[in-house]
Amino acid sequence: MHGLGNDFIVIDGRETDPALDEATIRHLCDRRFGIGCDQLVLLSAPTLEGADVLVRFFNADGSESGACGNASRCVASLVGNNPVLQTRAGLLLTSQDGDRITVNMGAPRTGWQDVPLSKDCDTLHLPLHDAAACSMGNPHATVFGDVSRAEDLGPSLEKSPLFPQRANIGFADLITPGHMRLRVWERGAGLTLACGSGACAAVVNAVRRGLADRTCLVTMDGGDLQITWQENGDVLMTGPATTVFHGKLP
Ligand SMILES: N[C@H](CCC[C@H](N)C(=O)O)C(=O)O
Repeated sequence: MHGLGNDFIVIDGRETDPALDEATIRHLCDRRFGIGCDQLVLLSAPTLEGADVLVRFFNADGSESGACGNASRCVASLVGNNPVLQTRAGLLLTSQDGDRITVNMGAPRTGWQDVPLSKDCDTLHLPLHDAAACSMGNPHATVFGDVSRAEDLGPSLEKSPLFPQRANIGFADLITPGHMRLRVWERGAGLTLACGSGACAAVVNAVRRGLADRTCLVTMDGGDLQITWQENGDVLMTGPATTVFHGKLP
């Protein structure tokens, strides 16, 4: 499946509960020796009251993430009936209107220990390209200005010592307060065509900086997401989800 070209292997393990070690995940995600994807998504039976499915997200390098916005829309579409997703970031409510899926990604966390950072910093102005940082259940930093810098700055910033768990690095340019251009160098996956949690984090950081409206269209290389940071604190993300093919692992 994919969300605006951010692509996934989604394994429905609700009946079989396959044991996938890091090496297997890396192999499956490999675009030459495996199937190929940005992230692998594993579905299991839920363990929390009110949840319909437990969802875990793994980057192509095998690292696990607490959130993945584009994959969350894909899982909602695959499972159907507006499922509640149990993730490491919490219970995510979903809804579908035709081919548009909305995921409530929950509230951002903006404290330096929440991102997390390795030292006490103003998360609105990091001592690193003046980036702003927050967590959407996974760490994000947003650098405002030239989006073409993603390829050359992304790799070093992802692994900066300021981010003890590494970070996803968004490069954002506000076309208008209601329309953002964004490119994301993702932790554990590199430059992707779209990043859902990254779009949420970039809008939150831009609103905090007084640069964006609370409802903002985010245009990424793979397409557009509609993001709303609600007054109640939750961030809603709306966009498409596409199934490419169904397969069976040997
Ligand atoms: N690379 C991210 C996980 C995938 C996020 C992205 N694909 C999305 O749609 O949110 C991380 O390690 O936190």
